[in-house]
Amino acid sequence: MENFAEYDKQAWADLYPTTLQPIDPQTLEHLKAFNDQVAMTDVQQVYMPLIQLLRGAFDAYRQWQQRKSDFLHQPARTIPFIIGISGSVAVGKSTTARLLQYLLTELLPNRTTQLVTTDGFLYPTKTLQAKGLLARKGFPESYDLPRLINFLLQVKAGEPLVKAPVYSHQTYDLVPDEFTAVRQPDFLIVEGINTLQQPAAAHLYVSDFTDFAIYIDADPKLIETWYLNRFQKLLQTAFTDPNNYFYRYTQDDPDQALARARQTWATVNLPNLRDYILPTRDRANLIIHKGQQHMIDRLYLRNY
Ligand SMILES: Nc1ncnc2c1ncn2[C@@H]1O[C@H](COP(=O)(O)OP(=O)(O)O)[C@@H](O)[C@H]1O
Ligand SMILES: CC(C)(COP(=O)(O)O)[C@@H](O)C(=O)NCCC(=O)O
Repeated sequence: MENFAEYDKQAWADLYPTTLQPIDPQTLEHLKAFNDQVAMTDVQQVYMPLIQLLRGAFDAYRQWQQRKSDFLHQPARTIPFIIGISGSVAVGKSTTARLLQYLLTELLPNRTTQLVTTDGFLYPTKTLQAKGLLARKGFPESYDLPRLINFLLQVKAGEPLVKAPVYSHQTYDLVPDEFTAVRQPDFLIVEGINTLQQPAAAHLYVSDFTDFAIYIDADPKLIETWYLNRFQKLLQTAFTDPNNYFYRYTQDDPDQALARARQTWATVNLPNLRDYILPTRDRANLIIHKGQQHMIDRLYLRNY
């Protein structure tokens, strides 16, 4: 990571010292993803400086949009500033995405922020089955990349309403006929494991549309424990619903169910991390590194 400046958490916090606490513990608890952890101190020490940095990037972006419109003798348009959030399955991308959405909305009351996740652009289970890709879920070929690129093209074209498909972890499939309506927000957060990938067959990548990219990083061994831990908690909660895709696991012996989760990690999510997600890390503008208990310990800001 020679192209990055490394900051431990305190050094990062010192870049933008603040006593402002823009979120209360209950709201933070509500925002965080199932089984994730985020400390109130991290909001102040990590996220407040990050918001400040994003504000700077956003202002520069808007200025550039204005200059370009002036040069082209065109009226100025409001084109969303896209923040990409990438990293392994179970690393905690969704918590960071939701917290950023909350903080941007709270701290920039004149700006709108929306969030979409790229799992909505996975092929539906029926198609994955037909293509023999069910065991490759999350790998580049399991996403309808042209659909995702087309979505981003429309957003960046300044379309007033663009629809993003929605994925359900409950059914483990796309939700038919359900969409998130993206209405020209000032900030659009796009969260998903593939936001920094550059598949060989594509001529446009998700990263061509992102104005600031964040990668959440941690030791794969730790992420595995978070994945298994979350699975064990889900066994006691969401999976007990007979309509849940994983309901059958609750009917197994718990050790057997855990062994299956270990196998999914070893054969699907870990190879995906190693071969397709981790190699994209150095394309991020900012890497947020986590240690034990999901605690952020270091940040890496790309130099150029
Ligand atoms: N099988 C599942 N059932 C219910 N919720 C899930 C399941 N798997 C993941 N989630 C939730 O979906 C979200 C995305 O998870 P994931 O894609 O692993 O990314 P991350 O952990 O990096 O946010 C998280 O909020 C997670 O808690
Ligand atoms: C849907 C996912 C690919 C994650 O997508 P993401 O939103 O993180 O881009 C992942 O949660 C998943 O289903 N992985 C397949 C293996 C498993 O069941 O864990």
